[in-house]
Amino acid sequence: MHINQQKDNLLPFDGELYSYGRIYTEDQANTLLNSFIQSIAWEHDQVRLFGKTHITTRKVAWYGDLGRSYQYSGSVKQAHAWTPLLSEIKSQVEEICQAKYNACLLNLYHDGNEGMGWHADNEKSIVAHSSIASLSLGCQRRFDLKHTTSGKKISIELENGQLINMQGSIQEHWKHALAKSKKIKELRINLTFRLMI
Ligand SMILES: O=C(O)CCC(=O)C(=O)O
Ligand SMILES: [Fe+2]
Repeated sequence: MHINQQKDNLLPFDGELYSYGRIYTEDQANTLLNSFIQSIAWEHDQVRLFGKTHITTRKVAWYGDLGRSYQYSGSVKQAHAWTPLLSEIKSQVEEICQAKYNACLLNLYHDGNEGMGWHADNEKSIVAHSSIASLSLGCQRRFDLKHTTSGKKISIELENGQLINMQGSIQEHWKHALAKSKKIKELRINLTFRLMI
């Protein structure tokens, strides 16, 4: 594991966003990607928008401490127990971000036709201002942030093996999205480690 100790806040105001760069080599990241593709209990997500339930083409899975369920996007999700591999990655991410997590949401984007719309991870079930660590595996994708009142925008490219950390008041003042792109034909997996109430 390689850790870039760069700890500059990438946000100009109203919250914190850190990038630790690529914490795994290309080979390590590809190995992780392949084992997660095969071993995670992927399912299509259900998202409630304006009172209607939509089934996403993007796939998701929740893992966490046993016996937990989470309110997310208008429905209740039951967490699977940590796998040994996920548990190991969680410990490494905790060490790097100097934070504790009890849940992980995994997202699988088959290609650039799948993304995630503007949102903030500000649900009541998430401990306010806690760290949300996001690990990217696979194809590089653009991550956008938009300040809710000023409209200021920031974009960062998330590379294979890259770790970022959102914390502090970011979720109150900024929304984020994973941009779609017709040009992208490859798969990406994202893991967000969270601290739930
Ligand atoms: O895939 C990503 O990088 C973003 C995921 C995300 O924002 C989320 O799971 O809440
Ligand atoms: Fe998010």
